[in-house]
Amino acid sequence: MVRFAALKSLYEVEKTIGTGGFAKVKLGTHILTGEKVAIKIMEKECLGDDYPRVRIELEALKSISHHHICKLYQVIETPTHFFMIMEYCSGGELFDHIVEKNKLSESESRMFFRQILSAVAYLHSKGYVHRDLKPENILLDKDLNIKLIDFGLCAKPEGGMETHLQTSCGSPTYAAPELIKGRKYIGSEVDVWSLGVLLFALLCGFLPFDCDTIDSLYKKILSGKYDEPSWLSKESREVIRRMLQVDPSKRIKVEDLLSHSWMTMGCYEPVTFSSLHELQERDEEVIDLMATYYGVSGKAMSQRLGEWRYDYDTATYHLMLARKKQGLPLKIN
Ligand SMILES: CN(C)C[C@H]1CC[C@H](N2C(=O)N(C)Cc3cnc4ccc(-c5cc(Cl)c(O)c(Cl)c5)nc4c32)CC1
Repeated sequence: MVRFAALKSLYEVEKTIGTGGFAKVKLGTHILTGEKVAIKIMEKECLGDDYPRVRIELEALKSISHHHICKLYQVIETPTHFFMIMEYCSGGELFDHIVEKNKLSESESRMFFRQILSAVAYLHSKGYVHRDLKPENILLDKDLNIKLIDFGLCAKPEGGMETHLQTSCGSPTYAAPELIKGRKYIGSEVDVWSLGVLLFALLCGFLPFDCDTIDSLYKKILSGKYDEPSWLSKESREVIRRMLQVDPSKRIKVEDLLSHSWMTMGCYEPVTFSSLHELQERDEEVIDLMATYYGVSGKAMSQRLGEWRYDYDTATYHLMLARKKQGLPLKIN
């Protein structure tokens, strides 16, 4: 049953897969390809002062495209609603994956953390900071690849990545000392702190700073003191310590994390962050199929897609590409 006229004949809307503050996320099916999508639905009148966050997230997701960041396919705006049609992550939240395994092995943590680091380094290379990095905002696809989500708090500092930000945001548990002090901070440095908290949670199965009152939590974070479990390897302790430095100027930089010995243990290469999507050539086979379906020339279809309007054609192209990558038959029905 389709309750939203704007989605009619484009998507089938199915069950709610989650709610987050001012948004509801529903499972959907892209009718032309039969592929599953996640549809983030926001009612404008309920947004209130969260309205700017929606614009920020939309603009960010439209200008980034990385294999470890949840892909935005289509944006539909009506007088009353925003609809964001995105890549469906059927593996659920990384958080649940850690909980059900109690904690991850060092090598599994390394596999996930390298992917998260790649997504964050890519984001920073595009001039964005996430500012709300936490396990709940890291989803898994069906192959257990990570997908970073929720860019409602991200920022694109005007004067570039070196300018200071001021807004205090994100969840305190993962927030850097300078951020909870309300001081001016460098976005990339607060993301590195959150990455340190994240890696600690992956390896230990619990949080470095976790108290029952906000005040004691703040004091603990500002002290930068946390208990290192005795079974944590020397290398793991060292790399976490480099990220959880209270003084941001002493904190390791993302570019140094990429080639840190903990990342490359097990003869891995340093983490790279170039996007497989951006390196990918336009897929002529998919374009030709779409051109035939719409009865236009391949050139005209390619022209149209090149404008990245985030309309139904953008969604159809990306979903057909996803099917092709899975070796599924390319069909448009
Ligand atoms: C706790 N948050 C504030 C909201 C929560 C809503 C459900 C969602 N989800 C889940 O929780 N599954 C367990 C299933 C699931 C599957 N695919 C998804 C694909 C995209 C998103 C998504 C959601 C939001 Cl609010 C975004 O801004 C973006 Cl960029 C992406 N959420 C998905 C999603 C995870 C987040």
